Amino acid sequence: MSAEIILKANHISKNFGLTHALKDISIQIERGEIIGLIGENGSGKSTFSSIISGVYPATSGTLELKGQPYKPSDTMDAQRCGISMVAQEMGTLPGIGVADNIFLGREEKFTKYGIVNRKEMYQEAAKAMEVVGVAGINPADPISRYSLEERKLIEVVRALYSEPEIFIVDETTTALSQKGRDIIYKILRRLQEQDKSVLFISHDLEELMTVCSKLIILRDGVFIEELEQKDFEEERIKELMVGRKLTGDYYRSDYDGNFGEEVVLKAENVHIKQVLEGVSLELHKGEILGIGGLTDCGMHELGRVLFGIEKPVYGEAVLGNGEVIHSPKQAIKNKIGYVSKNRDQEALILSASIMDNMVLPSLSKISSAGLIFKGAEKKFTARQVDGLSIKCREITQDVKDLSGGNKQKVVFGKWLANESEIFILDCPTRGIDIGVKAFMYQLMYQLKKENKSIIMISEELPELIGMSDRIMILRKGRVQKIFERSPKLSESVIIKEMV
Ligand SMILES: Nc1ncnc2c1ncn2[C@@H]1O[C@H](COP(=O)(O)OP(=O)(O)OP(=O)(O)O)[C@@H](O)[C@H]1O
Repeated sequence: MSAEIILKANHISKNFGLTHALKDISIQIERGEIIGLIGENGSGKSTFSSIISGVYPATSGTLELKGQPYKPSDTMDAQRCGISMVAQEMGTLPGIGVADNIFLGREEKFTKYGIVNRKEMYQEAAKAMEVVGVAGINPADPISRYSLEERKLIEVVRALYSEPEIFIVDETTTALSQKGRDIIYKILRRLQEQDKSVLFISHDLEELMTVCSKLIILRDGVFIEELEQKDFEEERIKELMVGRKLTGDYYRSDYDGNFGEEVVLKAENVHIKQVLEGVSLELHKGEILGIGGLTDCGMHELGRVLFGIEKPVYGEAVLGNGEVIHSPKQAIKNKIGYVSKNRDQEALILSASIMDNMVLPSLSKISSAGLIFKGAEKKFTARQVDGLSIKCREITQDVKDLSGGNKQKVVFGKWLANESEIFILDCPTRGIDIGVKAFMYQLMYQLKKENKSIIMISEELPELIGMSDRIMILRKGRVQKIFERSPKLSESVIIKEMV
């Protein structure tokens, strides 16, 4: 006997103006299932999960929850009905505390005569975090005190607080370290044991194949296939996703690890309180230098120091010409591009268009005597949009309306367009589908061959091994080891140095 169908989506379509994000999607979710939703960037995964979690309604089609018509008016309504989501984009509110974020919209629970009982709220928040397995966060702290990863976990706590019957995790694990991912996997297993259901969105095929009991593949807003666990097969899934056989190497195939002698960027004895303790590095012309470690090893902060966003208490980042980097403006002037892990807050102006975002670092190139020519701007942007296959309606469209992976391409595009010589890439393939990932790797290799230099900070060991000339492993804020490129380099050898 098959399990009870908890949610049924019937012929769901969604249009955003002229964009047909979903076309006639019919899907059902049974109790106790962990369904992986997979598809290329812009295939409609977030749109579908947003509709069932009450972010916006479908243009047409109907939903049924436990056999009853279901039409959530907003996310709170969906939560009351038993569906909650951890969205792909950053969902905590800055400027308020951890507990306030967890109980956003539910403050009345702690309010009597108009006064919020904060003590009770903090106690309840601590309990909620403990249940989920999140440690080391003080509910009374401002949310800004915590890292992207910790804020993501706070979102997870918030979503689980309503004890949902369907829990949706949209592209969350890529923002997390292995420790954070393990927390999520544990939660998913527990929900399944409790006969709850999960809709899990990720671009990590290995992760999906391990975690999910079923996979649903979308392409260009259309339902393509539903696969049971016994039919999971990597090549077939990839083919279904992109609609063609993927050929060619994923990573670069050379192992000579060649790069120039000239040092283009240095970190000298960089200290950041409680984060980095005297880190030095040298990046050479034509080198891809991978930096890895556990998420709190200091690698993300090191990237920020090298781009001039964060000032070390001691030590400095220095260009090949001896100039000390003290601001992003100066870094950009010296042809450094930076892809932040925290895409939506640090790398993009969400309420501006693709074109405005793209031309920002390159304004001097497309202006003359202080005048910016619209035609030049358009041509300039169109070239990048085309080259990177950015899925958009028009280049004047706001960046906030793009799918996650396409936003990432805009970030990449703006630094390519600026003809950067040095790229500091912090988790550059976060949220990017396999087709685009392969393209990004090719692009990085091409940049290397053009004698550009790249620092790739990553939590994904396969991409560090696959792409780097050297890999620097940080541990507890110090350089633990530097590995040379080699076909013999294995993940297990590197992990030993990380922990
Ligand atoms: N608010 C919006 N306004 C206009 N277009 C939108 C909006 N939200 C999504 N879209 C468009 O709908 C399509 C589907 O986007 P969606 O975010 O659902 O894709 P996705 O499969 O989740 O992609 P990714 O893997 O990159 O996150 C894209 O073309 C996107 O640009």
